[in-house]
Amino acid sequence: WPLVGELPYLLWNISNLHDYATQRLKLLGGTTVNKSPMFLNSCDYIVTSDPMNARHILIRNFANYEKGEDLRIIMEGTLGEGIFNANGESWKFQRQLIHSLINNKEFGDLVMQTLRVKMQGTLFRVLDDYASGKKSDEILDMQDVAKNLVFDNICSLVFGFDPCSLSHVGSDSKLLSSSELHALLLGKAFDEIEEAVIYRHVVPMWVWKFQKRLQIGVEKKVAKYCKILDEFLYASIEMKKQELSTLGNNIDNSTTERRDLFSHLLVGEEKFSNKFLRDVAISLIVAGRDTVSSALTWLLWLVATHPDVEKRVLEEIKQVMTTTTSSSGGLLSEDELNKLIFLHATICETLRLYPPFPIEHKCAVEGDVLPTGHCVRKGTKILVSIYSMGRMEEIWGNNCMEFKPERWISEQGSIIYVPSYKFMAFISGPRTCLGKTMAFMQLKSMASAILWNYKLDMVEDHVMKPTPSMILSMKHGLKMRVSKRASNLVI
Ligand code: HEM
Repeated sequence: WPLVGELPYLLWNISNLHDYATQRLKLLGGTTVNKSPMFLNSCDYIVTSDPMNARHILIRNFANYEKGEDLRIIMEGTLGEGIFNANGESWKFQRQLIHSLINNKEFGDLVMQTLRVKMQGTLFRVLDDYASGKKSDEILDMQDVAKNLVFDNICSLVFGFDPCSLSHVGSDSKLLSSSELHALLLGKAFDEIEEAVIYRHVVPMWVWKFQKRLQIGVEKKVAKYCKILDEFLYASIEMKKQELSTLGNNIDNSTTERRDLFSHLLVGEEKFSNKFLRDVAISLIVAGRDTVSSALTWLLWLVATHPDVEKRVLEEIKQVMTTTTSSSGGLLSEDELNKLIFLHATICETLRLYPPFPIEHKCAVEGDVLPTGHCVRKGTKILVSIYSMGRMEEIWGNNCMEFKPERWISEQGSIIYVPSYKFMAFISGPRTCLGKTMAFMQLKSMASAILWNYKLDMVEDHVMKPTPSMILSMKHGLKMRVSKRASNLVI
């Protein structure tokens, strides 16, 4: 299409964007050069799922591929100037800061302790209500459960308070107070904004900017939900500041009050602007909420639809479980979680087929030639399709479309190492995910607790479809029936 480039195809396939890209990449050898509409005066863009190109862009010639000005504009007013779209010195500073905050034993312990309390206190109660028939509706959306569980958890870690959104999942909205409704609305605000980010990637910039100016279509929703999020974020920052100023000189390093991330940030030497703190907070919440809940949702679906995998996961949990653990509702200790090799493989296999971040957006600083021979001009946008990379026969073999956790386990029974430029769920190179270890521990803990205590069955005829969003979630949720497993589980 000489005038409008690929736009009609993209819009036509927007609800199925990642599968559409995968089919094209398979057909065209793993890399496509796409023409931008002529009247937009914008550069061509390249989409690739070739691991050699991925290695070149993300590791070998890292300095030449930035997030780019376009992404900064796309994120304006949404994710702001947080780490996900920062470049140069700003990115280095934020990476160092977040690394120092989250990659230490004290924070790791807090993550696991907060999660255990939340699962015991709220998650089990919500699931029990459905399993026992206490709720009038017997079908539960497990995607909602995962999102709200992880959202409450990440807010506790970032700000030190729990918005309690999980408690209201599945409740009749007419019976909720305004603050309870607000807690649920926050999650919706994140979802809507993440969908809008993909929309802004697909339609020409002038289109969404025009909609934004007139406050129509998707952009009207963006403005509404950004306002909700901003009010929440700025209020949480203010509350934290007041709490710390009340504590004044009595802040003791060993008290729990100081252990959430913002307490560390705000009592440090450096003074940050509220806008900077807002951008750090939203990045941490997106990084921590959406990725982990997306992975957990896809995992629960895949396990429920593969009874052989479910059986092996349960057998493994039973093997590592001690008497103390079984009496504490099946919540495994860190040592026990580390022994769950098959569950680890199941998580890797889920992330291969359904990576929470399905695409990585880059922009060339200078002209270059990719290992596949494709010429890159200065300013060319490059989309590395992580989703498609997980479905390439050249990387994963003929059975690449099948869910087979055992492909990750060696004959010796350990996890097979796959280089990060082939298994890209956590990205590769200097911008590798900072929360990978934390994510695996959280996922193992939540998945083992849920699967051990409850049997989840898919609702018949439920349509499974990804949402076109920067995070891979399920368009129609994950509707399941919940029943309780016998405590002395016999597999
Ligand atoms: C299954 C869970 C997770 C997956 C699949 C995942 C994946 C990723 C990916 C693909 C990126 C690169 C994004 C980009 O450049 O646009 C990333 C970056 C990042 N992740 Fe994760 N992530 C997960 C969990 C977490 C958690 C729990 C945290 C901690 C709060 C976290 C913190 C970060 C940070 C701070 C970055 C930015 C790194 C940088 O740009 O230098 N992630 N993650």
